[in-house]
Amino acid sequence: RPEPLMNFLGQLWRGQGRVEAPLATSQNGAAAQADAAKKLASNGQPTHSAAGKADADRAAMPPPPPVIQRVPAPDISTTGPDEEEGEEQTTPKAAATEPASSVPTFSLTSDDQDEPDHDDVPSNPPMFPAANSAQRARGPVTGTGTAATSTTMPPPPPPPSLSTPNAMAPPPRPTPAALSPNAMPPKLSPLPNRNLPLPNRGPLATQQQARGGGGGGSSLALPPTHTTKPASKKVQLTPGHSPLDWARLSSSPTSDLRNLPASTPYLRVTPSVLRAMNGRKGRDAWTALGGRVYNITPYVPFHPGGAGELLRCAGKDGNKLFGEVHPWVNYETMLAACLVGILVEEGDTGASQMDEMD
Ligand code: HEM
Repeated sequence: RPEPLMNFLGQLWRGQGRVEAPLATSQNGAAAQADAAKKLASNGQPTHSAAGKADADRAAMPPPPPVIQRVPAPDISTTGPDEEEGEEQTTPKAAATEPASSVPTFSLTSDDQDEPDHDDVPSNPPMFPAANSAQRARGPVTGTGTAATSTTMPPPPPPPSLSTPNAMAPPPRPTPAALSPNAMPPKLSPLPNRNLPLPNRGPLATQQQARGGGGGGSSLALPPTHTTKPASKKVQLTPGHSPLDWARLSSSPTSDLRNLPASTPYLRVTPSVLRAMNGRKGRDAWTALGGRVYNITPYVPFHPGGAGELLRCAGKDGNKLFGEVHPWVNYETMLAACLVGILVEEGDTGASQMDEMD
């Protein structure tokens, strides 16, 4: 029905509706607006039109609250004073993407006077928190106001340094003893059965007294052992006089180690004759070992203990000295080619033979 609508529009156009209809934001009360709406409805205008319904809803709403004039917060952002000036900002906003006008410059020089102010700290959020916190920890190196930072910024998170367990550092390695299956076992007790309880042997002094007194008793302790090996008295043999050289020489059939006329039988050597063969005055050195007399003169340069030690037994019975030093040495085999004869009692016929030798 276009006619009533045209009338309504015509009223609006002529300004009549401004007064009567609640289209404008008049200062009338809600009751006047409601009356105007009723009047429009009585004129046959559709009450459910968009404009009319919006006006009715607006009229039913309470007046809007007054606009609160907010006081701008102190600007702690990094934006310069020329940026977004005049805009209302209620929350401090850090503009990391905007190049700050006062970017702090870090210098290692001690005379750096570029002390970053309060606004510089949040303007450069640390891209690398670890490095930044490390710089803050160093403090005087960069000349930054660390004190101001600590008062305005929350404490920095712990840097992912190597000391933290969550860092990239490898986990602590177990001890080699726990890893190695071939690890040496703990030193065991020298006792035969270490599971047995140790007997109560009393104080150490008492043990020593009992052991030294010969009474001994029932001590399970091991007997004292001579673990200290005496120093070797071997000498440096001259070339060609090794034990192997001696073995080769003594086993040779062409060697005459007795230093006696060829085909001389074994002699009967009396102690007096043995004493005469002491290796002095151009004589050979004889010694008696096990009742046999050996000419040890050819063996002197081959003796590992040296010539001096060997010649200590020259012209006499050498059993005592030999047995004190190396009773394990098989002299019978070593000196077989040096055998002169047998040691006999004094007054035996062998004396005459010695006289003949002289
Ligand atoms: C008479 C016959 C002797 C023979 C055949 C003989 C032979 C030997 C041999 C084979 C060794 C080497 C032993 C080894 O390597 O274990 C040796 C070492 C030695 N001998 Fe004789 N020896 C004789 C007499 C003597 C005598 C009478 C003395 C001393 C009084 C003596 C003093 C030594 C000494 C000090 C060593 C070095 C031991 C060492 O430090 O290892 N030897 N002798």
